[in-house]
Order: sequence, then C-alpha cells, then structure tokens
Amino acid sequence: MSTIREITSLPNWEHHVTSLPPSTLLVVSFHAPWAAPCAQMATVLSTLASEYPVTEPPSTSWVSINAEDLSDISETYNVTAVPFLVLIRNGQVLETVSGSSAVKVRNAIEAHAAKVGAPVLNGAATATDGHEGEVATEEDPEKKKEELFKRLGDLVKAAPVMLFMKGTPSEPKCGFSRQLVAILRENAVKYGFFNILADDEVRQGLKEFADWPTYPQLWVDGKLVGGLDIVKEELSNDADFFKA
Ligand SMILES: N[C@@H](CCC(=O)N[C@@H](CS)C(=O)NCC(=O)O)C(=O)O
Repeated sequence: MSTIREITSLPNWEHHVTSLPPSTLLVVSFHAPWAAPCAQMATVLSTLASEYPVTEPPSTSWVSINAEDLSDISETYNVTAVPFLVLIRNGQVLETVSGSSAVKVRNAIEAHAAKVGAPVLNGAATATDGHEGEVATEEDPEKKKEELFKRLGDLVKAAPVMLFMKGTPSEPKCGFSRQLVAILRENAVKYGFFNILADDEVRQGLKEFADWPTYPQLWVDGKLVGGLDIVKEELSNDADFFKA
C-alpha cells in the first residue's frame, strides 16, 4: 500500500528523483494550501496510492509538492494552476493533468502504472493539458456551483465503488459510516472512499448533487445506491448484491 510523501525542499526533491530506479513511475502532485480542490485531490490520490502495493524496486512513487513554496520545481514543470499532476519516468514527463478531475487523474495513472492483480489500461488516457477543473477565481456563485457539481460528478466515479463517509475506513467518525465500512469489509468489496469531514464543500454539495441528505453514501459506477439503511435492505433482498 503506497503512501504520498511531501517534498519539503529542493535538495529533498533532487535526492528523491535521483534515488529512483528508471522503471519507477513518479507521481507528482502540485498543490496550494489555499485551494480547496487540492484537499480533495489529496484524498483522491491517497486512495489511489493505497491501491498500489509497495514493491522492490518500487513500481510507483508518490509525492506532493507545495507549488508556491517550491516554485523552482513548479516552474520546471510549467505548473500554472493547482491541482496539477505530473507523471514522470526516468526523468521524462509522460503526462500532465491540470485541474481536479478525479477520473482523468485515475485514468492517467492507470495508463502508466501497472497495478498488481489489476488490468492495465492500454492507452486509455490522453494528455489533458486543458484548463478544465481549475480553481475558480471568480466569486460568481452559479459558476462555483457548476464547477463544484462537475468535480462531484468526477469524484463519485473516482472508483467503481465509492464510499462517502465521516472519517476513514480505519478511523470512522460516525457509527453509521463504521457499520457501512464493516459491511463492505464482510463482503470483500474493493472501494475508494472520501472523508467528507475533510471538505465541507463536498459535504454540503454532495447532499444536493445526490439529492440525499446524509452520510454515509455509497455510489456504484457513478450512481447513488443510498445510505446504510438502503445498503442493508439491498443485501437482505439479495445477498449477492455486491457480486453482480
Ligand atoms: N439512516 C441513515 C443514517 C445516516 C445519518 O443519519 N447520517 C447523519 C449523521 S452521521 C448525517 O450524515 N447528517 C448530515 C451531516 O452530518 O452532514 C443511513 O441509512 O445512512
């Protein structure tokens, strides 16, 4: 289970890059502390990283960089907006993804990294150097809502099964979320998760987007199944609900 490491200085970055074998895919996430979509992207990336096992030599290496503090590095990679993802192997930039689309980020990483026990998408990702999903600077509330809903539309598809919960699977912060995590574990379901306590915009926005007022929320293939009660009901009607 890979984790994301924060690069804190230029020497730290140089040491990290030069210590990697040529075959390792280096996943670099540029962020800024003031940009809420970066907090969301951090969660998306740590969920993704956790799906990649730690191997020797490492098949993937995951780092994040404060784009403003380490401007020498962000300038090297032409980071003009955050979040901004750069995929590097053997010193070569393979692909960049500008913006907060969880789907584009997942596709790009899956296209370049082999996950043990998972199919590798061949050429599924395309270069995405457009400006979609960037941080809105305007205060137009309609535009902000449109952007939020676009992010949420991507986020609910960040994994085939997505759990929006309070806390994390290892540390649920609410009994309902804890119960749903236990159900998923009992049914050996692989899932991505999002801690809605870490992002109030997502917490409030998803209620409206989903037309569902509470958490946990379970989404399968980008469609809302429901909360804990609905999942329990589905399983009591069909014990193989998650196997279909
Ligand atoms: N019966 C609900 C229980 C979930 C629930 O009531 N959640 C509350 C308390 S944890 C909630 O999310 N409230 C809205 C919020 O906290 O934003 C289910 O089946 O999921």
